Amino acid sequence: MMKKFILVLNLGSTTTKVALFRDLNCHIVKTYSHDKELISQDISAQKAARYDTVMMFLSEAGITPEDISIVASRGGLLHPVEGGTYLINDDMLLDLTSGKYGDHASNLSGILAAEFSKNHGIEAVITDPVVVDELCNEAKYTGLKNVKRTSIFHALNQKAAARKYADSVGQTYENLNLIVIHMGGGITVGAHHLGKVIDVNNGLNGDGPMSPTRAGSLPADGLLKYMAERNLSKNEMIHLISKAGGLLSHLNTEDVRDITADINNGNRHSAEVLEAMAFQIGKEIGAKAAVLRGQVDQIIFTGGVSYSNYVMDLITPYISFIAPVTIYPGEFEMEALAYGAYTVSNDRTLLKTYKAEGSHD
Ligand SMILES: Nc1ncnc2c1ncn2[C@@H]1O[C@H](COP(=O)(O)OP(=O)(O)OP(=O)(O)O)[C@@H](O)[C@H]1O
Ligand SMILES: CCCC(=O)O
Repeated sequence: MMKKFILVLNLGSTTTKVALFRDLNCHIVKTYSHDKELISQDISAQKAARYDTVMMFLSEAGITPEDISIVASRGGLLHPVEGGTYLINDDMLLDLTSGKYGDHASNLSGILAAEFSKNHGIEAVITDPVVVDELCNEAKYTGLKNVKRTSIFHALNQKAAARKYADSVGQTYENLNLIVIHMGGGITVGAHHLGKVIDVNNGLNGDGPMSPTRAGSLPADGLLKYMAERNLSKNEMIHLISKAGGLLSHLNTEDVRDITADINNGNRHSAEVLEAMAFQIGKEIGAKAAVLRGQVDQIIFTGGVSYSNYVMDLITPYISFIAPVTIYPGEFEMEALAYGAYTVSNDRTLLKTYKAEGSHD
């Protein structure tokens, strides 16, 4: 048993989740919700307050940095990498802080972990960042020569849910064909073929079903017309597509609980929008079943929206003919991050090294 704790950091757009694990056992976990004033600021402007939150958590838990052996953090937008656990090194920190590959709340996880690592001389790692890319070659193509599809998805939670299912049936993840759907603020639908996600929608950048906050796939002509008519900049369009789309755009709220309450009060428009989202999710699952050539062992739902029986009842009729369904509501990210750090602490050969694009050995 490890004498010290694994400190787990998982920063979302509105929350900071912090936990202490001893080996694979969670000792304490807390979620801090931040006020609108803080979360509306740039990532760099949020750093100090979020760091203070982590230090406050440790102090309240009666833990000093000397009690920590490794920091396990959620990874952010980097260049595409294979799944696994990576040391947070200078190349990674530079890519996270510069926002070279985009802004995502998970960037801040790695930035804070690096800060803690520097201040206290403790190693920091990330596991299965959102840019895990295991796409098959065909999945990378679009119909325009110089436009490629990229893999940005809930890799950490999708793989954790897939492994949890595999364990529950006495199988290994690498022996199964699964469709995993993470339904959170963003929605991603992955085709997991024998342990590799060979196709998945880019949940952040206008691909796949609409979600509580993301627009999902849009017709190119409609998008160009919308942008031209309103004279919108590229950054304004990115904001609309990745932060202010989906349920938020249609219904002015991203909260599925509020929306189902409205529906129960007779709001037909809200019902129609949720029905459309379920239709799009069902269609995406059908597409992934085709990618897996119909050989699907299980369909697994996870993420906050899968708590909603209302939404699940809308989706199920579209997909029940494909394979049996398992629902793991919520997320397993803290456990998965601790697992990654624990694994590389026990076997250093599994620790991967991130290199900036264009750099050589
Ligand atoms: N008990 C519940 N019933 C219905 N919907 C819920 C429930 N709990 C959360 N949700 C919905 O789940 C969504 C948020 O999911 P989740 O917390 O997984 O997202 P996130 O962590 O903010 O973003 P992401 O998972 O994309 O990183 C919201 O639309 C919220 O209303
Ligand atoms: C995790 C990447 C996709 C998203 O944030 O919606």
